[in-house]
Amino acid sequence: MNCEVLLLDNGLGELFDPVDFKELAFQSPGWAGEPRLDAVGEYDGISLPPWGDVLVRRFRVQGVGPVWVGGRCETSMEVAWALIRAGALPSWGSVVAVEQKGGRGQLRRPWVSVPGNLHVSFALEVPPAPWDSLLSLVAGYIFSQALTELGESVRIKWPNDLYQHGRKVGGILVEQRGQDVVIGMGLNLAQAPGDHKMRSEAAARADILQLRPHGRSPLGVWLELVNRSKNAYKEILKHTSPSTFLSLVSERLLWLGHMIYHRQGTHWERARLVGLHQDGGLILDKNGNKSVVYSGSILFEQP
Ligand SMILES: O=C(O)CCCC[C@@H]1SC[C@@H]2NC(=O)N[C@@H]21
Repeated sequence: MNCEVLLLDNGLGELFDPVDFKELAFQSPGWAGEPRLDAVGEYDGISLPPWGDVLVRRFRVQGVGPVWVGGRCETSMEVAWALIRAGALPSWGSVVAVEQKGGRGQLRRPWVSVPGNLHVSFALEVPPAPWDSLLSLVAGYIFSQALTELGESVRIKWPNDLYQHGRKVGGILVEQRGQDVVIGMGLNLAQAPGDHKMRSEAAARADILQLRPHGRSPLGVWLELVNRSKNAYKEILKHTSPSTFLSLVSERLLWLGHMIYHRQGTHWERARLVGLHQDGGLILDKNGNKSVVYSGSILFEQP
């Protein structure tokens, strides 16, 4: 499938800085491996209220688009929402930011966002019931599957953290406004926060994702993922029953059958992770009493 990559040459006002790819290749080893940066591309001006004439370099590549690529922003989530309002981000259209000053994670945590890691947000429409309430799980599943195809097995920590070899290598954030959804994903391709930082926030240990082959740029990785993930998404919604889908997720679910800690605010309790409820909640067993939780985080080590 052919798609358009739009490299921002003069930015989107205060929202999204332009990007000088030649300079970036020097600063960030991850971006230096991006072959598309050497191509001249086609210069074009797009009239996009409220930003006026937006100057871009266009490339046609294999993938799903359009993919807007810019330098620094507060968060790619807000860039995606603004492009949706401007009518410039259809379903599966995406925003790749080199760097985020205010990257946001789940539970209002910050998301450390440095050049070389992937920071992407893409648009979707709210899927029909019952998939609407399973969307967080669907997002985690399609990307864990696509990433596994590109490297070693990537598993899911409920609801959609991405883990490789027992460490967090990526996170997903789902935001909904009316009938529109923006899904953000961060992948540690070049750097991961150190243990001391992660332990104080979430007791999760982070690491850099291992991919085959190494050395692809964040944009290159996204173009590999978006095609696979869109196909998997369509397949699940059209041809898979919710119960089959939940069994597929369970096969990739971290710590299934193990004793874990469930933390809700400052309160935490120890329970066995038994499985997934039909509405996407997590079934926990505490001394023979089963309950379903829908929020909070789960930890393997004592908080
Ligand atoms: O806490 C988590 O695990 C979710 C992290 C989601 C981070 C991504 S990076 C791209 C997008 N922009 C953001 O500000 N957040 C998401």
